[in-house]
Amino acid sequence: MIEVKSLYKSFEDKEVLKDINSVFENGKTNLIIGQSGSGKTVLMKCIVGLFRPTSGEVLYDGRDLVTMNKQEWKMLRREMGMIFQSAALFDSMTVLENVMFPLDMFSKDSYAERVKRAQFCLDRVNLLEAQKKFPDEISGGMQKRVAIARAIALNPKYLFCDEPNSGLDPKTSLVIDELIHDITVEFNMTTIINTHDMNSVMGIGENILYIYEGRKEWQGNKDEIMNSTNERLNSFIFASDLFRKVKEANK
Ligand SMILES: Nc1ncnc2c1ncn2[C@@H]1O[C@H](COP(=O)(O)OP(=O)(O)OP(=O)(O)O)[C@@H](O)[C@H]1O
Repeated sequence: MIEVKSLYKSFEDKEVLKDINSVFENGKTNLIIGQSGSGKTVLMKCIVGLFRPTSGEVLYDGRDLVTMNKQEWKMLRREMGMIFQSAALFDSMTVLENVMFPLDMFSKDSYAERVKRAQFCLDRVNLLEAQKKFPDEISGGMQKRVAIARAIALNPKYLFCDEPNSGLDPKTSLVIDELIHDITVEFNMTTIINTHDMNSVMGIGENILYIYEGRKEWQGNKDEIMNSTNERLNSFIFASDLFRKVKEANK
């Protein structure tokens, strides 16, 4: 579980995050949504330690990231997996080598054990047959699956995904969403996803944090969104005709 308490973040005199309080539960897909510029990325960066909050706490199962010493931070870092907007694979490495990369960096296991672990992760995302290919020989959706396999290679407790569906068609996005959801449940990870994708919200939104102008405006799950009376949330979610019709149909 990750808990954010009274989190503020300013850049010089610009206050971007204002008193964010939120709990991101383990075994669940936790989504951060909001308009462009609302502060989602800054919040995610504060949570993963790329930005230091101006004030507040970021608790990883009770351990405050903000006040950790270097050794504690190094240990925590190994419990975190990340999936970036672009799959961010190394072009000159095969699929297998990409997944092995974090293991080569951080694991003390033998080479044979590292290969076995990487192959297990590739198998989990149904890509074992592509292990010898290079990233430019596989589709964007497959590259995302390799990125997921790499992110789970070190068996993380916490998984962070920044716009995991960016650049993917709706059908492939569904596959990626389901995969992230399923591995979250299977490995009981605390997964936080920064997304613009309303299909993801309606599909895997088990715990959704809606940020409006740097403040927490609403938190709930995908079913509660359907019945929410929060006007800002509704105008954001139901900006599209399709989702408005879905809501009407559910009344
Ligand atoms: N390093 C920085 N220095 C100064 N201001 C920043 C910095 N990073 C972000 N900001 C500002 O913080 C605000 C929130 O930005 P952020 O990137 O978090 O928005 P977002 O909700 O992720 O938007 P998008 O959906 O477009 O990615 C913006 O006004 C942005 O200009």
